[in-house]
Amino acid sequence: MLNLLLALGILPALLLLRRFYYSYIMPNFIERPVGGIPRPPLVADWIPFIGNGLRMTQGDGFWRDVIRQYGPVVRVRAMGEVRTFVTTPGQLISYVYKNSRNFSFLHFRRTLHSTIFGLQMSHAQSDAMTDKLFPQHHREMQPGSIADLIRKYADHLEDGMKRKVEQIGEEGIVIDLVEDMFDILYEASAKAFFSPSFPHASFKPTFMAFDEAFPLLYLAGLPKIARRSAEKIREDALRMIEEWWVDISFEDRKEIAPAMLGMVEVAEGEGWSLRDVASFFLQEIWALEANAPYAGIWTILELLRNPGILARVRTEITNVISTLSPPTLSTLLHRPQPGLPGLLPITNAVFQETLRFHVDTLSLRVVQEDCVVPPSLIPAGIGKETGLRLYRGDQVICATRVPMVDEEEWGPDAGKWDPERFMKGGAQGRAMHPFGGGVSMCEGRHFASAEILTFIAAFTYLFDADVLSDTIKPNPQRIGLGIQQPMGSAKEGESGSNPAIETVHGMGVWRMSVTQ
Ligand code: HEM
Repeated sequence: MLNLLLALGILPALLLLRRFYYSYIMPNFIERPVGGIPRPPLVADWIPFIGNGLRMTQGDGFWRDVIRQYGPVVRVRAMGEVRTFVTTPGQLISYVYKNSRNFSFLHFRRTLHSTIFGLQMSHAQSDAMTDKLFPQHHREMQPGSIADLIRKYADHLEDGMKRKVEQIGEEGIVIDLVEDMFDILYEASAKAFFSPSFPHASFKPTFMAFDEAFPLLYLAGLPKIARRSAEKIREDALRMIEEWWVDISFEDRKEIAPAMLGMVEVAEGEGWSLRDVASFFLQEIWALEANAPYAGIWTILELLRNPGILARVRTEITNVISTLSPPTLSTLLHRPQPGLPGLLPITNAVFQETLRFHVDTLSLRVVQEDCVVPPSLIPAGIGKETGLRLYRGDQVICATRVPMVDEEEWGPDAGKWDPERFMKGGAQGRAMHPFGGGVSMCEGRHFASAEILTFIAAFTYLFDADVLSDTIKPNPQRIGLGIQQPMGSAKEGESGSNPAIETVHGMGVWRMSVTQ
């Protein structure tokens, strides 16, 4: 008993001491400012190893508190690592993106291929990656190179939508919107990138499991035992890809997206293993399916929650189609990507607002030489007068969501989805980095824009949906990986006397009907 009481007393005392050490002794004495220029302040924490890892899952509120207390550049301990976070204003993030020589992404780009997707580490570190593989992928995803990919995607999207129209019939059906829409986007994009021979349907559960395991694989510092289950899921995914790839026909191989095929050819030219080839497929599938489908789904969800805006989008789509030759949805879906935003300004405003409101990205960089973040970029808090010192080897993270929901930047309604701001030109010059920036800027952004704009057009033109139950919100556990993922809770008793809801066990339930 005495031992228990001692333990109960000693533990809080140790935690208090720890907090005092990190919040006061370390920053003030051990890390005394060199030349009067301090390091970014360390955000206090209580829990060993985890640090602020749990508080960070509180979302936007965490960053608001931290900025108010410490300023816009801080060091945060989370899951065993201390990293420097750059938040508001947007110019601070641009400063990091623009100085790619001193804030390097290459270290992460190489190692993530290995720690997350399973490429052999020595290959990830080889010159073939920087000299051949990265540049060719970049080239093949540029607007001038993806017209054929978009055409294939539009064909498959049309097929998927047609099948949905038939399934809904004249009666209408009750569906889980997130699940149904994900399937359409996932299938159309996977077939466009990997040819219809890719076993997209049987791969989907493994993909979903891999995507869920992604944050564990990302945390390379975790003990091996904590990563084991995630590595097992990756193993399953790689094996399935290998089984498909060894038997692919010559014709189907020719149908693979050039950006993807280029990576395979580099691996084959270097004599790398089948496992390495599969790791590139896994990386591409994840890049393709972990973000864009959810951007499409959020946009539709927000439109259904805002019927006035949905009506404007529908009118725009119908009017534009009537000017095309032939005046069909198909013609619109096959329009070249660069022209789409200009052709569909309201639909594009809706998409941009979804990007602003639903993207949560953390861009990673490593400092190459000691440097000082200039005081002119630090509007408040520690470092406002002096600037802040960063050391070679420091890991810097651009928290791009923070300025995108900042009230000083976007006004008091920054926490609300409202595409009007993009229609009135109110977004001009405001901080927006939904696709990251600088050297790590999303290479799939041109394809993703076409994919999502055409999906919104097809959905709003073809379908109507009445909300029966909507508990969907962003999953707070998933931070920093791009588009927020939707989650919901089928609350006890929510179905009430509505038997339609009981038949569908999704996050949100809609009665869908066909408009055309
Ligand atoms: C709305 C959909 C999408 C969003 C919001 C998005 C967002 C992002 C972001 C924020 C990054 C940079 C991460 C960082 O700075 O560390 C990124 C990188 C990347 N994205 Fe996307 N992405 C989307 C769709 C796609 C699609 C459809 C592809 C197609 C394959 C793709 C391929 C890539 C690739 C290859 C990179 C890595 C670039 C590099 O390592 O330099 N993305 N994406």
